[in-house]
Amino acid sequence: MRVTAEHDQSLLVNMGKGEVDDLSKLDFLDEETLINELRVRYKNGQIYTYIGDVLIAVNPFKQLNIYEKEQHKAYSRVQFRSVLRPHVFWVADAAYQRMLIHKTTQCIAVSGESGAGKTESTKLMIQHIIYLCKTIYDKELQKKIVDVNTLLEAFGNAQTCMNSNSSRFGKFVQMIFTDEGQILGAKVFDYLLEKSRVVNHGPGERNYHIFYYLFSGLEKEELEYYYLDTPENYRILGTSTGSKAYLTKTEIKYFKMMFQAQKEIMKRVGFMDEDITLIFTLLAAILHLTNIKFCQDEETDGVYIDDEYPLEVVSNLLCLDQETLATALISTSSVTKGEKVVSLKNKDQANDGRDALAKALYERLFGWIVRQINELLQPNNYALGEKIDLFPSIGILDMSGFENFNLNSFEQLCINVANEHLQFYFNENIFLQEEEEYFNEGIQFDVVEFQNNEDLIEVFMGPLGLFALLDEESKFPRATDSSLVDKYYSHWKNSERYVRSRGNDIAFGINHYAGKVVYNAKGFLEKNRDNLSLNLIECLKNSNIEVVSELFAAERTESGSISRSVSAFLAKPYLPMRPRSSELKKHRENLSQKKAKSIKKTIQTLKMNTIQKDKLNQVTVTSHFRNSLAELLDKMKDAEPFFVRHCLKA
Ligand SMILES: Nc1ncnc2c1ncn2[C@@H]1O[C@H](COP(=O)(O)OP(=O)(O)OP(=O)(O)O)[C@@H](O)[C@H]1O
Repeated sequence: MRVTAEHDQSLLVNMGKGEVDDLSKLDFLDEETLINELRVRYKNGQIYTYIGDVLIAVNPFKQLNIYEKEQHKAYSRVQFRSVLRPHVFWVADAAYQRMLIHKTTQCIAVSGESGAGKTESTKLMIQHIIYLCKTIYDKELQKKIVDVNTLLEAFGNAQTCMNSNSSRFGKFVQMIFTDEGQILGAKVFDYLLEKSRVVNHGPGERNYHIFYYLFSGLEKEELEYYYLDTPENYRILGTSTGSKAYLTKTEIKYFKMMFQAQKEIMKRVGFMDEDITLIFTLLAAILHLTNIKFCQDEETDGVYIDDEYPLEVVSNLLCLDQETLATALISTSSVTKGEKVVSLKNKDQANDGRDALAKALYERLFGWIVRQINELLQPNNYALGEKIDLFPSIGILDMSGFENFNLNSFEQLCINVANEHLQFYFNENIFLQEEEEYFNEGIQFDVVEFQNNEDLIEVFMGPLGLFALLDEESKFPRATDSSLVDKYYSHWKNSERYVRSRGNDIAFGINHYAGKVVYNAKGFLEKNRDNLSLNLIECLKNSNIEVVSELFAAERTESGSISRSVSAFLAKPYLPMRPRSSELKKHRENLSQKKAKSIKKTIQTLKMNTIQKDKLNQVTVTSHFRNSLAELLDKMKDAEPFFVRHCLKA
C-alpha cells in the first residue's frame, strides 16, 4: 500500500481497526479491504461507512438508539461531515441542502439485496427530511407522508424466505418543496407489484400482510359482514405444500395491533369509512374468489363450479350478476371476423382465469390506494397543475432487492433485472461519468476497476434479449416454456452471462453482477401473457360498485400502472346492503353446470386446450415491465443522485 503526502498518516494507522469513516480517503481500496473495514466497523457498532458520497449501510438486525431527536438535530445543515459519524441522516440532509442551493431535483437511490435494510433506510430518510423542514405549518401533511409508508407496506409487503417484511413492489417517493425548502406535498410512484403472490407463494413465505391483519383485527360480526371465518379456510393463505395458515397467538396479537394501526392511518391520511369498507370488501372478494373450485364435466367437456357458495359470496361482495360471473369463469368469448366465438374452458384454463381475476383485483385495488394517497398528499394551496415538476424535489427510490432463492421464477427475473438497471445507474454516475470528465479535461487518472454490467442490460433488454424473446414466444400458441429456453440458448449460448442448465430443460442460469442465479422457466409464458379474458373484464365493468367498475374500465398506462390512469374517488363509494351469510341460497340448482350445458348447446366453436386468441394479442407483462423501468430511469436521469448501498452482513 502506498500513502501519498496528502494522505493522513493516521489513516494508515487506523486501517484495519475500522476507524476510517470515509474509505475513499484510503490510498488503496479493493474488495477485500472494503469488506474487512466494514466487518470491523460493524463489530464496533458502526453500521454506516462512507465511500465518498456513497453511504454503505450494514443491517444491524436490532434496534439502535441512533435515530433519536439528538441525531435529527445533529445532522441538520451539516457543514463538516467529518465531525460526525457516518449516518443515513447525513444523506437526507445533504440531499435537502443541495436541493435548497441548486433548486433542483434530488434522487436518493437505495439498493442492496432483499432483507438488507432498504425500506428501513427509506423511512428513516423520509422522517429526517420531514424533520429538516420542521419550521413549516403543515404538520398534518408531514405526518401523512410518514404514515403512508406503513400503509403501503401492509398492502405491498409480505414475508419471504429472506425477509419477514419484504417489499414486493418498487416505490419512488417524491417529496415536493418550495424554493425555501417548505414541503408542499408528495407523490408515490409504484412499480411492478408482485401480483402473482396473491394466488401463490413459496414454502416458508406468506401472502400480503393485509390479509392476515384482516383476520386478526376484524371483530366476529365484522368478519361475518364480509362472509369470512378463519384464515385456515382460504386457499391463498395456505402454503404451496397444502399446510394451512395457522397464526400463533403472538402473531394474532401483533396483527391485530397492525390492523388497528392501518385503520387509523387510513383515516388520518384521508380515507373515509366507506373507502375502508370498500377496501376490506375487495380483499374478502379475493379470498372467496380464489376458493372457487372447478370440476371437470364429462357431459359438456367443460367445467362447472361444484360448491357455488363462494361464487354467490363474490357476486354479493362485488355487486355482480352471479350468472354473468359464472359464465365468465367457465367460458371465454372472442370476436373473430365479426362473429362472437364462445368456448368452454378446461380445468386449467378456468383455474388460470379465476387466478388472473384475483390478481387483477388486488393489483387494481393497490393502484387505487396509491392513487387515493397521491390525491390526498398532493400540494394544495398551490395551483401547481402540470408545473409540479418545476418545483424542487427529493425522490427516494426503494425497490425490491436482488433475490436468489432455491426456486427463482419470472418474478425474481424481473426484480433482478430492475436491480441490474439500478446497478448500471450507479456505475454510470459514480465511475463512468467521472472517468469521462477526467478524460475531457485531460486529467491523468488511474482507471478504477468496477464490474460494468452494461452487457447484461443488453442480454435482457436488447432486440434479441431475453425479454424480447419471451414476448415473441408468448405470441405463438404452440410455444412452451421449454421451447422458450431453447430459444434463449440458441441466441445466448456464446455469452458469458448465460449459463445452460444441464439436466433441466426449463432452467437457465444468468451471471448477474451480484452472482449467478438459476431461473426455472416453468410458467414464464403464462405469467407473461397474464391477461384477463375479456368477458371477465366486461363482467367486472358492470359491477354496481362504481369504484370496481371504474377500476376495470380504466386503461392501464404503457407501464401497466393503474394508479396513474384511474381517476381519484373522493366521494363516498356506494355499498349496497348485502344478505347475511346464513341467508345465502346454498342448496339451489347448480348455476354453472346449467350454464355450461346451455353454452355447449349453442356453441359455435369449441376449442379445448388451446390458448384463447385474445390472450395472444394483448400487452404482455414484460412490455409493461420494460416501460415502467424506462419511466423510472427517465425520472432519475435528470436528478442529482445520492446512493445508499446496503449489505445484509459484513
Ligand atoms: N437501521 C435498522 N435498524 C434496525 N433494524 C433494521 C434496520 N434496517 C433493517 N433492519 C431490520 O432488517 C429487516 C429487513 O429490512 P428491510 O425490510 O428494510 O429490507 P429491504 O432491503 O427493504 O428488503 P426487501 O428488498 O426484501 O424489501 C427489518 O424488518 C428490520 O428488522
